[in-house]
Amino acid sequence: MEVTVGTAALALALLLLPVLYERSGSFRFFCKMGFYNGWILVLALVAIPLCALRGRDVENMKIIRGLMQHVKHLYGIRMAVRGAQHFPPRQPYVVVSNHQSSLDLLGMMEVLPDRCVPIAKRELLYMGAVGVACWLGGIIFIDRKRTHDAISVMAEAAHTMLSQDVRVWVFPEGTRNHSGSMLPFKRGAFHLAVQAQVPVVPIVISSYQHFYSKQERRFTAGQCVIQVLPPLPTRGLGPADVPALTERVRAAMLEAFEALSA
Ligand SMILES: CCCCCCCCCCCCCC(=O)SCCNC(=O)CCNC(=O)[C@H](O)C(C)(C)COP(=O)(O)OP(=O)(O)OC[C@H]1O[C@@H](n2cnc3c(N)ncnc32)[C@H](O)[C@@H]1OP(=O)(O)O
Ligand SMILES: CCCCCCCC/C=C\CCCCCCCC(=O)OC[C@@H](O)COP(=O)(O)O
Repeated sequence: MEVTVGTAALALALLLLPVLYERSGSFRFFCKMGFYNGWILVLALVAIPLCALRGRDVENMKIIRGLMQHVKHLYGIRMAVRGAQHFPPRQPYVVVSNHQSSLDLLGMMEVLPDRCVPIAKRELLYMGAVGVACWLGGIIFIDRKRTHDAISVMAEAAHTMLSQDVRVWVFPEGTRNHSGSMLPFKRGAFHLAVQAQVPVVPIVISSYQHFYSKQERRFTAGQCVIQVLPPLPTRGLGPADVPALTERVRAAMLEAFEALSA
């Protein structure tokens, strides 16, 4: 008897889920974000054996990128890329882009150049299969609580960029920023570019506000623009020039962000 009541309650709850999904924006938001994380976890499980054939290698980012590119379609997100001609064709550079949410991964995978690895917080390494896939892809991990260590990892990255022809993608805001604008930029990416004497390529992803908002728990289909801005050279610049370079890049990106998001 108890089993029957339990089963009936479960069946009723399952029947109500689609109704709840239809009626409640918040519930829909959590389902969609939960699926996003879960699906990335599944994709990581697929990526691991494929990437393991090469071992830890930046070429594996092609596999990760290939596996991730359909995800935008699952969510009805359309992405238009503008200014792709600005990517310097055959040389290392540092990409800097704004960071609104974990959805930025979709934009990143849309335009990620060959042999380009993101710099990520160390915590990602502990996310099970996702961490393993990131490690196999050659993603560079930094410990944000240890400035000195983070800076030495970045200095090593400057060498790797030149010796192994690698490009690096940094979110200079240093954290996700749902505010609808851009946080002040940390200078690590710009020190990196100056140390390696390679250009900075700014990329701006337009605001998600009209289809995605964490605060309002809203997540619908929508579109965004990914704008690649003209690269800024750093040849001849030294550490003293980093603050001005940082501010110049941020101003250009903020202007583009506001224009794209208007
Ligand atoms: C299929 C499976 C798929 C899986 C998904 C795969 C994709 C995953 C994608 C994941 C994407 C995940 C995305 C993510 O996880 S985003 C989060 C992690 N990323 C970042 O934090 C990057 C941006 N941060 C920085 O650049 C910071 O500056 C760092 C981290 C370097 C230090 O930050 P911290 O807060 O500790 O210190 P500070 O910024 O106050 O700096 C202190 C001083 O040091 C100076 N300084 C800085 N750097 C250098 C340098 N190199 N050489 C010499 N000096 C340097 C600096 O100018 C300042 O001096 P001053 O100017 O005040 O005098
Ligand atoms: C054994 C442990 C198992 C844990 C399993 C966890 C499963 C999680 C599965 C998938 C997670 C997908 C994560 C996608 C990566 C998101 C990248 C991202 O956007 O990171 C945030 C970082 O930029 C800034 O971090 P904060 O805003 O400072 O925070």
